[in-house]
Amino acid sequence: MAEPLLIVEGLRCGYGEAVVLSDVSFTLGGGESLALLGRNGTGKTTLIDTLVGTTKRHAGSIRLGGRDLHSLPVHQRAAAGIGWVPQERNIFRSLTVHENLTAVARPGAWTPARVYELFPRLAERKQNLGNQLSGGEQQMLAFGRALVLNPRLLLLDEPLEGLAPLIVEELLRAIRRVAREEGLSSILVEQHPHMVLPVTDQTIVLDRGSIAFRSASEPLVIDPRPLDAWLGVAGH
Ligand SMILES: Nc1ncnc2c1ncn2[C@@H]1O[C@H](COP(=O)(O)OP(=O)(O)OP(=O)(O)O)[C@@H](O)[C@H]1O
Repeated sequence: MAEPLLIVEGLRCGYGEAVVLSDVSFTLGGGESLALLGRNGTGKTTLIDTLVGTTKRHAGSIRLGGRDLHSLPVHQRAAAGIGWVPQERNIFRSLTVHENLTAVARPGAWTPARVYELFPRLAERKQNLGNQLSGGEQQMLAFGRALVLNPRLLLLDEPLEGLAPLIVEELLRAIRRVAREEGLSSILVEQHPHMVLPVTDQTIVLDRGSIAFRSASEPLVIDPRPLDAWLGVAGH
């Protein structure tokens, strides 16, 4: 049987000497998407940042597409296929939308033209500067920038946070298309499970730096109660 696309084993990491995540292990198959849930401060961003390579790793391994990534610096992990949309939406604010996309594009299925098709709003604002965009448009652009890098694994850290309901719907449609229809393997960090369960295959919940719960996403769409203990009923 083929090896899963991503294999994370015994990961122990944090910032400086402070250990935030202890003994985190999971796998993700090619074309699968994962919802990474958990209350505030449980280590979701730390896990994403550890895959990207910006935290301190004390132990454990990260393997993507048969290649060990855990000892590589950030830029080599990106070249190996890690695409990242950080919480703070890293776009070039002084470049136009179009320049943002063309400056980083790498050969592959995702081109700036396909990003415009995914987000017609960005096509309309092609010549606007990054700093002239709304928060939602900036998130779309950050997402588009990660796509044109043509990653093997896309990491989205709370992409829906603080956005208006209509924009959230537009982004969820795009995430569904990219993750489910196009089969780009993705990890999606969220605090509200009802948003992301329907667009993911697997779910992991972090609590105090460990995986407290894991399940296929589909049964949780029908009955999210198993999540209550970790997220609280307010999460539904
Ligand atoms: N740069 C940092 N230096 C030291 N500690 C940090 C740093 N970033 C986060 N932490 C600590 O790591 C723990 C986990 O934080 P993390 O941001 O990973 O949680 P999270 O689940 O993503 O939370 P949120 O949903 O609020 O974004 C917290 O206790 C936090 O204080």
